[in-house]
Amino acid sequence: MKQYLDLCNRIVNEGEWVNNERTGKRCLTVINADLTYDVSKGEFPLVTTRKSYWKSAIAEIIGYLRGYDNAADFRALGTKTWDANANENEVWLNNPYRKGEDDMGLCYGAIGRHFPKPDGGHIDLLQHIIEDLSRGVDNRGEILTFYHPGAFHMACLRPCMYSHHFSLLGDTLYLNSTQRSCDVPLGLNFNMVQVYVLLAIVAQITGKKPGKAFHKIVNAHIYEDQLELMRDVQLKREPYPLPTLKINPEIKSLKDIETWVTMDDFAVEGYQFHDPIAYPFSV
Ligand SMILES: Nc1nc(=O)c2c([nH]1)NC[C@@H]1CN(c3ccc(C(=O)N[C@@H](CCC(=O)O)C(=O)O)cc3)CN21
Ligand SMILES: O=c1ccn([C@H]2C[C@H](O)[C@@H](COP(=O)(O)O)O2)c(=O)[nH]1
Repeated sequence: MKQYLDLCNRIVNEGEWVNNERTGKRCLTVINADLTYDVSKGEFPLVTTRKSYWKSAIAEIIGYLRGYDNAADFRALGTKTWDANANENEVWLNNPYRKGEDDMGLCYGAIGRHFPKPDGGHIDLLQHIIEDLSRGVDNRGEILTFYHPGAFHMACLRPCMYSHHFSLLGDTLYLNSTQRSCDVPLGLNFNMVQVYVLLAIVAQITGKKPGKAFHKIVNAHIYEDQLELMRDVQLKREPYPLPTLKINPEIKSLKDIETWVTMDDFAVEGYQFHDPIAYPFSV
């Protein structure tokens, strides 16, 4: 929690204003932040200085692992977070590749589970990683990437947290996740939870011990219409101790994640939080 608040304070105190063409808004911005979550110690990084919707965050990452490319599938899993990008952005609505209501196009899991090969066909990056790690193999390139510049014109948004690199040291699994762009009041609440859950669940299904997850953020920003709420409300609050996350131990394979897992297979214990803050969202 301290890492999160330090980053928020750093943006408020040292950030520079940058005009963002895509949203038409200004963002108070800093470059580079490195957050670490010790999954072995159960340091679940859930924001406590406002109510944080952790089920929604976990639904997003499970949807990416399933290769979803449609906001309706995300809704069925438990999150509405892709509705606006799929259905309200003018540029995407006019994109000839958009396949209709709720389509998100070629982004996130639609790329990572189906990465196009220049010589034809596709690779399921996640399946390969799970197979390797389960056999105790780390080929120093166990990278789940969602980043395919050749597909950007066919997607509603470029992936923000775009790379997840897994590593083994003995029986301990590590994760380095990289994020190119971060909406700190809204997106980062979710992204911290997602990095933690990704390491915890991949360790669980590959039979490894979870170690640390390292979360690198490049462009970290607060939109102009979010600044007052962050500076004058959220940052005035005292954080509570971190809660813990429990994952159903019956989840044992990628197939389980793909077929029957729901948000009821996750529970957060001891979550104390301050009142919700409704931050404005930029489409
Ligand atoms: N501007 C922007 N910020 C983001 O964080 C973001 C995007 N766009 N587009 C793609 C995804 C969608 N994500 C989102 C979208 C909405 C919320 C949101 O509205 N959160 C509210 C309510 C969540 C709920 O009720 O489930 C929050 O208070 O956290 C969070 C993350 C993260 N991403
Ligand atoms: O997981 C996510 C997804 C998106 N965001 C934020 C970061 C930016 O504010 C927008 C994306 O805009 P770009 O113009 O494509 O950078 O969404 C996030 O924080 N976390």
